[in-house]
Order: sequence, then C-alpha cells, then structure tokens
Amino acid sequence: MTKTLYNVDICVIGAGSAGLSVASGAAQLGRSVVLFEAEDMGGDCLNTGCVPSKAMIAAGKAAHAQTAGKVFGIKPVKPKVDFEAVKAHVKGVIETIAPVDSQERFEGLGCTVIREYARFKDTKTIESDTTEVIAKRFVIATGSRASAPPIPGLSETPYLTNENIFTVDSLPKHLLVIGAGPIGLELGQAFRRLGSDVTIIDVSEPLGRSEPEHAKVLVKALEEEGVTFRAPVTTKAVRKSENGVEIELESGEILSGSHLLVAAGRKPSVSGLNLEAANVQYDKRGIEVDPDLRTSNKRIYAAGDVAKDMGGLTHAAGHHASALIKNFYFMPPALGRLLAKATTDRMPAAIYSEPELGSIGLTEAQARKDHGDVKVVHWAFDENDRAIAERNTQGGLKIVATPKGKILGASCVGEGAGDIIQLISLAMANGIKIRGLTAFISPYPTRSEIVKRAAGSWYTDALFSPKTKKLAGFFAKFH
Ligand SMILES: Cc1cc2nc3c(=O)[nH]c(=O)nc-3n(C[C@H](O)[C@H](O)[C@H](O)COP(=O)(O)OP(=O)(O)OC[C@H]3O[C@@H](n4cnc5c(N)ncnc54)[C@H](O)[C@@H]3O)c2cc1C
Ligand SMILES: NC(=O)c1ccc[n+]([C@@H]2O[C@H](COP(=O)([O-])OP(=O)(O)OC[C@H]3O[C@@H](n4cnc5c(N)ncnc54)[C@H](O)[C@@H]3O)[C@@H](O)[C@H]2O)c1
Repeated sequence: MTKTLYNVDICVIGAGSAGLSVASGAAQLGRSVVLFEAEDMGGDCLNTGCVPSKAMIAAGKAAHAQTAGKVFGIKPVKPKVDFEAVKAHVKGVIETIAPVDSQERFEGLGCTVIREYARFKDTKTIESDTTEVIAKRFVIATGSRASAPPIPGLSETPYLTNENIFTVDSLPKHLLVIGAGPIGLELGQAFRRLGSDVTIIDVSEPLGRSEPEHAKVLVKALEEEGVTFRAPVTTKAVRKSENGVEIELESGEILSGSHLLVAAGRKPSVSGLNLEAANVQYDKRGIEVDPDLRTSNKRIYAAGDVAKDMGGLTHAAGHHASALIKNFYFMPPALGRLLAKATTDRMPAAIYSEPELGSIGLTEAQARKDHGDVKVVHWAFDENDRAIAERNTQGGLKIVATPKGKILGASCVGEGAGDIIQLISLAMANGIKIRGLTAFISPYPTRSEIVKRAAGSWYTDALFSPKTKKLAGFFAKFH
C-alpha cells in the first residue's frame, strides 16, 4: 500500500495533556501539524486518570456527607449507592469534557489527526500503517501506563488498574490496593465511601515523598473512615483465590479481597516507538531529555509523562508544552535552549482526598539538606474561624523559607489544600517572599487566610518584642 506522505513543521505523537497542548499551540500559530493518537483523544487524564478519578471522588464525597451530619444536628443515614449510576456519572463527566480534546476540534484548529500507532522509521521520519511524516520537529508525548511491580504471582492474578477500575462490573466488596501513593489514597477513600472495604499496602511509608506529618494526617483520616493500611510491608506473593484475590505478606499475614487494584507507579510508553531508529536515548524511567526537553536527536523532543523524571502530572505536561512552544516559535534557537527550560523547582501537586494534601517545592527535610539554615512557619486550621465553623479543623499549612524569607517550599493538609497551595505557587513564581504573603487583604472568614497567618507568624516575635513595645510607647506620646 502506498502511504500518504506529509512534510510538516511539527509532528506530535500522542494526544494527551502534553501532545494536545503542543499541537493546539503550534496550529494556532499557523504551523502545519500532524498529530498521531492510537487510542482515545485526551489520553490518560481525560479517560482513565484525573477526570474519572475526581468524578469518582465527588460521588464518594456525596455518599460520605450523608453519614457525617451528626455534629451539625443532622441525623446520619447509611447511603444507598447505585454503583451503575455512579459509573454513569463518571462517564458523563468524561463525555462533557471530551469535545475540548476531540479530533473534530483539533481538525478545526488545522491539525491533521491520524488515529494510528506511530513509530520512527529513521532519524527524520515517523510512520504509521497508512502514513509517513517528515517534520522539522517531532514531539513524543506518548505518556505512561500503570507499572506492574515484580511481585510473584501478579502476572497470573486478575487485577485492576486506572484503565479499568472506573468501568469495573460491580462495586468491589473488598478492594485490596497495592500502592499508597496519590492513586491508591484517592481511589481507596472514594471506594470506601461508596461502600467497599478497602485495604492499602505499600513497601514504604504512605506518601513517602510528602511532608511526613501531613502524610500522617491524611492516613489517619482515611483510617478513621475505615480504610486499613499495611505499610511498610513486603509482599511475598499475590494469587487468585476462591472469592477473589489474596496478598501474602512477608510476615505471613494473608489479606483477602474481592478485587485488587495495582497503583504502584507508572512506566513510560516507549515500546513500539522504534526509538533506536531515531537515535533517541531512553531507559525504563523514560526518554532522556535536556532541560529544554530536547532528546539525543536534536529535532526530536519529549514532553509529559514520557520525559524521564519530568512528568507525572497534567499541569507538568502543560508546562512542558508551553516551554516547547516558547522555544520553537518565540525565541531564536540558541536563546530558546537557554530560556525555554521546562525544569522547575516550583511544580505544585495536590492529592484530592479528604483532607486534601497540597505541596510545592522542598519539604523541610529536603530544604535543611540543601540549604542548611532554614526557617519554618506553621498555621493550623484549628485556629481558622471558617474551619471551626465548618467543624473541619484537621491539618494546617507549613511554609519553609531561607532566613531572608525566600520561599523554598510549602505543604498544606486539610480541606481546600490544593487551592491554598496556589497562593504559594503564585508567590514562588513571582519571587514574592514571606513578607509579600502578609501584604494582602484576605477575606474573612476563608480557609486561605491561613496563608497570611502562617506568613505573619514569621514576624510575631519581632513585632511584640520589648524593643517594639518601647517604640510604640514613644510614638504614642505624640498622639
Ligand atoms: C488515576 C489517575 C489520576 C490522576 N490524577 C491527576 C490529577 O488529579 N492531577 C494531575 O495533575 N495529574 C493526575 N494524573 C496524572 C496525569 O493523568 C498524567 O500526568 C497526564 O495525563 C500525562 O499526560 P501525557 O500527555 O504525558 O500522557 P497521556 O495522557 O498518557 O497521553 C499519551 C497518549 O499517547 C498515545 N500514544 C502512546 N503511544 C503512541 C503511539 N506510538 N502512537 C500514537 N499514540 C500513542 C496514548 O494512547 C495516549 O493517548 C492522574 C493519573 C492517574 C492514572
Ligand atoms: N492528584 C494527583 O495529582 C494525582 C492523582 C493520582 C495520580 N497522580 C499521578 O499519577 C502517577 C501515578 O500515581 P501512583 O499513586 O501510582 O504512583 P506513585 O509512584 O506516586 O506511588 C506508588 C506507590 O506504590 C508503592 N509501591 C511500589 N511498588 C510496590 C510494591 N511492589 N508493593 C507495594 N507498594 C509498592 C510505592 O512505594 C509508592 O508509595 C504519579 O505520577 C502521580 O503524581 C496524580
């Protein structure tokens, strides 16, 4: 069969968060674009990641609210969960957002969209079953998939991942989860609230990369809702059992469940791309890239989850796409390499459990290791009037800064933590120091007042010291 040949400015492989943002940016700047997508437009975030998980979390939250009114004088009731209707809600949310990522929309922007697997033919050409594309630049944005940890028996045991849990036949009676990371905790809590028993295991402490005291608040909250944790533990084997599945721990304990969810990290989607033919270096953590996302082949770039040690979040993929568009179309080549870097020490993240856990930059331990002398300020929600009124006072905010007030990182656990961390993200992105976080008026009563209070506590000792009291006394004489 003769293949259709395109010669374009930019060829993007993968129509997920990273690929779509690059393709739409380039097309809207009048560049010729070919976009390959082998599966669903929108990739992981829309179809099997952020969107369905947040929709499932919302359903769990609605169920939980029916059990949690006693403190307000409202009689708790056991929620009646229609799991088929919950799944229909999740599907409906995906369908509502899908047009923004659709083939029609991208063709409308001027992209040529080819719904086939793409692989490199040589250093300058990519091909699929029907098409061959030569491009000035290629962007590999093929994302990642759930990785299967090397646990004996796992490959012979039926298990769920983020790719099929949102369409699982029935509500799991007892969901066993391998991995106490963001996926394990978000979905573990959602399924618990919808009526499943849930047991989460991990080889390490849950959320090991987060601020430890904040990770503990989150784990305790889930335990109080009935989620069981076993961590850190080593898994000896996993097997199919009469009623579902069993996990055998090194300690000899056997955990039995009806379903198993594997949420133990991701592996980059590189197989099948024939990267060797394109001279693109990669390993099991992803495609090797420079800070400007350029691979070992100077006309090929990688963005999103597939870029080694750079991805993992939808907004990181979006950040990569912005850096690429800036580099390709707003800078001369040499400057672009220097000024359009996608690396940042200010990537925020949030876990959308209840309480939420938001973070940015360094934890206190990392900051002490990297910077030696650091100063830490805290404010707890039990001193926040809105949290008290809503009887939801668990958690608080912690900000880590240099002695001169440059913010190095922050962590917030509690209701709205993801939104609260936005303020710190804004400050860090604009070089605003601790002092700047005290210099705005925060509406009362909001949970985000906690930012101003934490920052204000930096000055408490100095403000009410004997020296300032003396100064205030002196000025008072003139009034
Ligand atoms: C359950 C879950 C919840 C999540 N929640 C959040 C969240 O709340 N917030 C957040 O920021 N992040 C979240 N994430 C992470 C987020 O989904 C990913 O970081 C993001 O989707 C990565 O985007 P990407 O463009 O790199 O890859 P993807 O979205 O995976 O897109 C890659 C696309 O490339 C296609 N493809 C692969 N190989 C080829 C090929 N050879 N030819 C053609 N097409 C190909 C794939 O089919 C896919 O559509 C979550 C992830 C999961 C699993
Ligand atoms: N709210 C969000 O932003 C959000 C939500 C979900 C997922 N995500 C992203 O999706 C990606 C995947 O999330 P994840 O939770 O799968 O990954 P993760 O890597 O963050 O966590 C995986 C967990 O599995 C554990 N683990 C690994 N091997 C194990 C084994 N053999 N036995 C027991 N435990 C084991 C690890 O110790 C770790 O705690 C991440 O990049 C994450 O940032 C983000």
